Amino acid sequence: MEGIAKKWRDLGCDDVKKKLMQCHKNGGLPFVKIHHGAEKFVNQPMLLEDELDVQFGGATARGDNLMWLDDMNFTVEEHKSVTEFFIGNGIFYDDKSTPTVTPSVVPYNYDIEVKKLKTIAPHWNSVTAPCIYASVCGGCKTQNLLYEAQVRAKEEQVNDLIIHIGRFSNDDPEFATVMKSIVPCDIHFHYRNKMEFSFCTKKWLPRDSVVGVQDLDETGYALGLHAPGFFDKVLNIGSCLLQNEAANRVLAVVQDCWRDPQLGLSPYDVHSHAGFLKHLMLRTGRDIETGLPELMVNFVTSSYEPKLLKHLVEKVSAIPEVVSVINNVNSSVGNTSVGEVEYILHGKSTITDTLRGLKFQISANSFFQTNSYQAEVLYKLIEDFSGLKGDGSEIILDLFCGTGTIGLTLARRVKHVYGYDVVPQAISDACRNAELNGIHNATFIQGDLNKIGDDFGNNFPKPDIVISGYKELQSPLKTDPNRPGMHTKLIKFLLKLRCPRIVYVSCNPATCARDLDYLCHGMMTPSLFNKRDVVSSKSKNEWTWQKSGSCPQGTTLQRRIY
Ligand SMILES: C[S@@+](CC[C@H](N)C(=O)[O-])C[C@H]1O[C@@H](n2cnc3c(N)ncnc32)[C@H](O)[C@@H]1O
Repeated sequence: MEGIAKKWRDLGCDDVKKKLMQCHKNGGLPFVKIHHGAEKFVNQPMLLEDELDVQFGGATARGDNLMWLDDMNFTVEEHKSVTEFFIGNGIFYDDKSTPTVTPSVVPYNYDIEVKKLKTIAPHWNSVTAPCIYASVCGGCKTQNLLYEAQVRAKEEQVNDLIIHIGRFSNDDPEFATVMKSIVPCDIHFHYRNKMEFSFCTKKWLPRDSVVGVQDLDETGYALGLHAPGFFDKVLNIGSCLLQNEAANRVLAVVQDCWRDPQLGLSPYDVHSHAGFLKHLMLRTGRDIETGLPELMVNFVTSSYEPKLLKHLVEKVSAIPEVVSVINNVNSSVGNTSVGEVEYILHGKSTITDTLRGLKFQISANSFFQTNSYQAEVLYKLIEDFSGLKGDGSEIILDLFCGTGTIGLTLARRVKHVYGYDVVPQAISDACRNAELNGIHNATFIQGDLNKIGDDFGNNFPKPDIVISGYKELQSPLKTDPNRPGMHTKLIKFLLKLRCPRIVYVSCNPATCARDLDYLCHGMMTPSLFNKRDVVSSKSKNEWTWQKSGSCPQGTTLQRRIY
């Protein structure tokens, strides 16, 4: 990787242009237009209008595409959907000829963003996307890629990040033995138990109209998912293949009436900050007794106006599966779905679900794995990786515990679980969930793990196993926006702790790889990697990592540089 960066840095502007034109002349691949980013390494945006041929080189963890400039062994990143970049010639995902993939995040900054002009030939792994919105919706990026190819791409991403950001060596014979294969998900659609749709004043009108969808509405308003790359444009959608049938019925009912002028409802405008309706969040759980789906409908609004919502509430609560209608009021200019105040407009304040034999109550804003089916698989892996003795002697520290699911599913086999999370609602859910399941050896504490002091660790005995399920917060509570991943204070705490086993569960392999670099090098060697496909079609990996072995006393952190 160093070589590639150097190659570009050493080239003058003219050389770069000459090289790119050379690529263009070679022909046979799709045209792309470089629109920005090139200046990062040539110091001036001299490539803005150039057209050149590229080969598709892979996908990043975010689902962005990596393009390969023919003959140059150089990858560029594209923030558009994979579906638009399938090309022929056997380069993409081909084991032998896949070029080096550039990580999309620090520390390498030699990506170019490109815009596709046309596709010459579809990739052999392309399939017809089952969802009619797939090619224009920002929700799913890889639906028209064969599932097995999606899985392979995710595996490549993780391996690549572990090597380049985590600074692990694939020359190390141990590396191949510790990297485990991805565990695919058997269910590819209707699996998502939480969807957040946005109301918007600016409907996204894709260049190509969506086949089979007739849009008769003239208000220009939309309720749906954001267009790829736009925070202020929303694709109006009638149903979503990721959520279940009952949730789609709720969406249809809301779509049917929210624009009615007689209701006086207006979508929130992210520019002028005027308007009322911000988001429609749908969460699905299961009735503990019957196992049937139960739904929470959460209207996120800019102010508290229950009269304005009355008609919508009546309509959605008539759907038998809807057991809870909530109103989160978020009066800030930020467009997140977490409100400062929450009101119950119908039914209960929580929904329930089951996981590894335990019952969980979930409130509107607390975290619960979005794929309940695959969460069972993940939690089984976490238990296996924890390597519990099972004699009830061990202490577990469950960092970023959310509603307490991981710690509680392990609690019966250990002495005590201590869980930390910053969201007060998550902590109260966790305490309630412990009670609901008759678990008395779990303590949940609210606190910001980005702001721990030197005394962190004084409140609990030295843990035998640390579970870390980190995800940066997308809410006003987000505390360290410039540094996603674990805070260095926490990493330092973990290094000092010298806990024999850490299970790091992450949905961001890039930040996880970086944290593993900090946590591992100079201390212990990783003993097992496992990647688990948790959200198929949404280009995300959830993967767990375990390290074991004892830490040599007095060892300080050293980073291996390759
Ligand atoms: C991906 S969720 C994982 C929850 C849980 N481990 C699970 O698997 O269900 C990440 C959690 O990290 C919490 N979180 C994010 N930033 C935090 C911080 N700075 N301090 C403490 N908790 C934080 C969020 O509230 C959220 O519950």
